[in-house]
Amino acid sequence: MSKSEHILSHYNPAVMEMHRALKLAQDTGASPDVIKSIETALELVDLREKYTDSVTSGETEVFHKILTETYKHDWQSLHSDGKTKWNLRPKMMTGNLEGQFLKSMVSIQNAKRVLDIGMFTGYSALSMAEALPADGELVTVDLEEYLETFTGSLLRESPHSKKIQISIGSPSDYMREAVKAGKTFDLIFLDADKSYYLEFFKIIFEEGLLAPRGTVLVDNAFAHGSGYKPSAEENSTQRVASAVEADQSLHKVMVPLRDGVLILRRKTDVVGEVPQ
Ligand SMILES: C[S@@+](CC[C@H](N)C(=O)[O-])C[C@H]1O[C@@H](n2cnc3c(N)ncnc32)[C@H](O)[C@@H]1O
Repeated sequence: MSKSEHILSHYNPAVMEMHRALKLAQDTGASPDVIKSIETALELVDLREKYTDSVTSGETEVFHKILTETYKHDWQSLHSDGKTKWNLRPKMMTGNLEGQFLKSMVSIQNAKRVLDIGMFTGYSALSMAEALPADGELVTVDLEEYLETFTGSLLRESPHSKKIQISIGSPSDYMREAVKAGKTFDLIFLDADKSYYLEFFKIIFEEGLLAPRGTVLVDNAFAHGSGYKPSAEENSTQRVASAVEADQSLHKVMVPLRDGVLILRRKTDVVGEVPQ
């Protein structure tokens, strides 16, 4: 599987809406100019994605294996047979663009210790581990016991796996134990169940899990549109966004990459000093 086959546009509800508009225009006999204009808009989205993909560095060989093995695995049956709690799907993988972004962030941060919450088949974990120094450490946490062996054997294909530790269980428990042991992380990537994020933020920012000058990255910050689409009831994505918005101690950047990546840092680490 090539890097571009793990496509990204399905994450954008505006693109889905454009596809619907095209079908509607065709079915209702709209003017050829209208149809052409919608087709051009969709082509531009596609071209932008291909361009982004072609300019971005490609992944190392082991990621092709992670992509291929993840796509050919029968996750549906595993779930139906009760072997996984979550209905895991290949589209959950971060993929090359986001993987390279994460790798850059680890490198820019000069991180030595990274925490990856939501391992799945290890794409984000390995992307970040590849940027760590030889004495660096990445802990990846997931609640699915099934993944310990499956992902463990995929990751061991890379020499960088020597820096990776897999922890199966509750991320909050892992985080609290780490705080108790005086362990901190320079970079924390959250890519799991959002209903726990407010609890994670408390441990990360208030209980001291995040190292001084550390960075938190929150994946799926758009939640396929449910973060910004008006809705009668506040969902977990909006609850996380409201809490983040209200927190004046944080510097925040919403990066519209794939399904949205929110960068959180302590404001005191970001705001520069005025020369005397
Ligand atoms: C979106 S996938 C992570 C994708 C991964 N970062 C990658 O790059 O392939 C979410 C993962 O989080 C795990 N998960 C969901 N809820 C969780 C929770 N409450 N605690 C720990 N892991 C959880 C799922 O088992 C799944 O593997």
